[in-house]
Amino acid sequence: MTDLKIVAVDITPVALKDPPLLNSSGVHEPYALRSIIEVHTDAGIVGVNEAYGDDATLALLHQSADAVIGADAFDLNGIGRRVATAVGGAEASSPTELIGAASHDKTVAQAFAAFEVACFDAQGKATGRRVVDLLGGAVRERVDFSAYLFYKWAEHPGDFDVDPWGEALDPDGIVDQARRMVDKYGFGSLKLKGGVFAPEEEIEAVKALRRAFPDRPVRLDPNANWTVETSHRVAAALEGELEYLEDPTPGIPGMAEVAAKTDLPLATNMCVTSFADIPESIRLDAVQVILSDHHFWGGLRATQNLAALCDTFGLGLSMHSNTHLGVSLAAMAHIAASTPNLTYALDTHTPWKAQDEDVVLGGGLTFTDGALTLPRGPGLGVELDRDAIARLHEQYLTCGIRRRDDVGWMRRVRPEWTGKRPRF
Ligand SMILES: O=C([O-])[C@@H](O)[C@@H](O)[C@H](O)[C@@H](O)C(=O)[O-]
Ligand SMILES: [Mg+2]
Repeated sequence: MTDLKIVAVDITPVALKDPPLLNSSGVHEPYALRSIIEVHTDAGIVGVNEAYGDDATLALLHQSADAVIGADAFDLNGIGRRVATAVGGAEASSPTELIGAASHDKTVAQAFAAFEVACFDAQGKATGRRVVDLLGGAVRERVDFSAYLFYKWAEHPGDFDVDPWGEALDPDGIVDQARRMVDKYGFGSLKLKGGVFAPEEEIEAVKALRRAFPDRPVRLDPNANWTVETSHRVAAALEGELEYLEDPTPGIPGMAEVAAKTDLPLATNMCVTSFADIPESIRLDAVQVILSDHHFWGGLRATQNLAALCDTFGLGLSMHSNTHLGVSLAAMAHIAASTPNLTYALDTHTPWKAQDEDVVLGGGLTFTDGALTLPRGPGLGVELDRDAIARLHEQYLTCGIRRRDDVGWMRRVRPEWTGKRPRF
């Protein structure tokens, strides 16, 4: 038996153009930051992965990279110990407040995940097997994703490119956006990012979506921008209309108060974002669906552990997404394809990415009938496009953005903006 010894690690930050998507914090900046991780082995095999690309994440990844050199890419437990030691007592700031507060556990989980997925890719390339096979085998070959709808401006203030999606600031705009996304990708379910306008307007948008797409389940996610009282009111108005209501209000106790008075399942990627959050959430029956995310839950095996807990406690499992490239999309597809109870369509920001901006050869993976067919090749099944990485890295060097700051960008337009939640 031969080792697959890690001999070097490359971490390349990249910036991709991002449209002016609105959320409860503010507005997306004109560029979103990601990083590409390449784990080189003594066999000449290179495992790849994608992570957040803000300064805090990059520092964390560099700190951990030195520690994984010399490890066997098959020894994920050993790599986990090395990363935990390298991270020490550090607590990196969260790449965005929209995925909950930072914690030491999440910091270690985020650092480990970046290398774990790259090692799975290397293992797959070494054995000629797909990551899904290494995770226990595919329970599905096609993974459903949902249309991720955003209120948005037509363009970023200033001299930035106009994106092809145009403005969406009312129910008609949201329905038009949904129609274009469904026509183009065939998505079978719809998620509206709310918490932007008064709840009554967002209720109208959901109802308009339900009228326009009666067969498609709809989710609403105001990112904890409502008080408990407002959440009760909106939940009552949308009872029976939503597949789930995501993070109406901040915190596990608040979510529990909302859950106590509605039959709508409550989902979260804000208040239950690590294993440490699960006991209280179960005790208070605060959420009924957890949105997993391998980037901060600790990788692919940790996501399977989360899936087992959800199964045990009768919770649903879905999957969260921030702005990302094709490597993350492939990793999401592999974990979802290997997880029997990951049955909700996954979130993805893929449609918001400029068409020519991906680091995966061929411009990235895409959807047919709302689903992604698992790539066939070994590992994650994606090949990096060197020219694209160089271009997006150059964009990173010149864009001037080093951390995500939706609040700050909104302030350029509305100087009084604080992004403080809950606002309604
Ligand atoms: O991209 C956004 O604006 C989303 O709000 C994202 O940052 C959230 O983390 C996420 O998609 C969510 O479901 O809360
Ligand atoms: Mg959410």
